[in-house]
Amino acid sequence: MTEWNKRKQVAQAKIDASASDLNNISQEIWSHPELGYEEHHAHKILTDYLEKKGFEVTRNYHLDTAFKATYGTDGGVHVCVICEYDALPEIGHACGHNLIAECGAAAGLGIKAAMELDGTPIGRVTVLGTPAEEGAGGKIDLIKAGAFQGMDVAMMAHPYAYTVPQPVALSMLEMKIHFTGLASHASAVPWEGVNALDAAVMCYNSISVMRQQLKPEWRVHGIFTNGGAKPNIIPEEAELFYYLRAPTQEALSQVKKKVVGCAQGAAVATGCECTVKDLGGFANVVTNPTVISIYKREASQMGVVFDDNSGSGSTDMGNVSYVVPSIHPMYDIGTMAANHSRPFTAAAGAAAAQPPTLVQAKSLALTALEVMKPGNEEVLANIKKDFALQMGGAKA
Ligand SMILES: NCCCC[C@H](NC(=O)CCCN)C(=O)O
Repeated sequence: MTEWNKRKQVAQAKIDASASDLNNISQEIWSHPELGYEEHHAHKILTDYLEKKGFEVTRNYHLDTAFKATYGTDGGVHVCVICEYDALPEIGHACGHNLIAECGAAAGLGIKAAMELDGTPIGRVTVLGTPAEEGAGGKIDLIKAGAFQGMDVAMMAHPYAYTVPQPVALSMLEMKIHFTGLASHASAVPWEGVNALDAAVMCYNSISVMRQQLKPEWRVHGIFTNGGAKPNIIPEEAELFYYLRAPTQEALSQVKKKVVGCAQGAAVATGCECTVKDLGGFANVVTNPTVISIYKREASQMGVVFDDNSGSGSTDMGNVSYVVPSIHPMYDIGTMAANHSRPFTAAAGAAAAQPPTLVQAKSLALTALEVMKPGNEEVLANIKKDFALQMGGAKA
């Protein structure tokens, strides 16, 4: 057996030997769901654990509930494995971020064990704890703070109903559409009022009709966040909150133009004022072809079979993929339930999710070790070449 294959075995064995600890971490996070930027419990148990396992830990890293746990030396390849751990309001860990946290910590442990095999670490592994993927996107804050500087590759794996190495993750924009009308008594003198709720309903309906003309991969979905105060007051304020999505930033700006048109049309029709507030969003994920081909080979060798299905949500990992060569595979946790549903919450906490999560952690760890392997410098050069080519044609 080559020395490097021995290291790969050590990584896998370390993950297997830590299975019980890792399951406890996942269960602890799952049973204490915390919203984005408030993940204090998850932050504590992950940082305490990684510190105990010999990582140099920085708690509250640029954000209250972010962390950096790092091991190794500078000058070699620097691999980042990412943890997420925020939950959704009301439905808990319905996106399985407890498993993303487990998978990131597990991959980090495996990589570290392999690196320290003969006492001389080669390169660096960082487990990065990133808050609020379901919120404003903690990775975006961390990018702005320079947390990804000097990293060569970033990776994570996301629970799902299928196993997809390179899922579509769309560019996304959050938008608030606010209508202002004029209040009046809705029974005594309704003709004196200007109805902001009617404008919002017309806008909502126009967007729904417009959907027929959207490309299949484009998405527009929203809710009413204000529909007036009382039935006998003509609503003077109404508000819609929308997410707009498309595979690229260019396509997203076309979607935005159409939605703004619907809002302006509703304003004209009702005599309301309309303001459209762009709240920012996430970039699409740009998967690095060299890294994903290594990942696919390593995962296949462990018996992973890939599905044809592709998700089309969005993630702040997209923003990371514009600053560091990245992968964001998704994997089957033994359910057909949709993410963001109550059955998916149950699946993310079930024992059946454990084996596939550990297989993903091993696949990430072995992928990282292939990139770090002395003599494999051409691999890193190819990763960088891909990245430069991809970024030449893309804008975050
Ligand atoms: N600020 C809201 C962000 C919503 C992100 C959310 N992410 C996911 O569901 C994860 C899917 C991974 N691709 C979404 O609505 O897409």
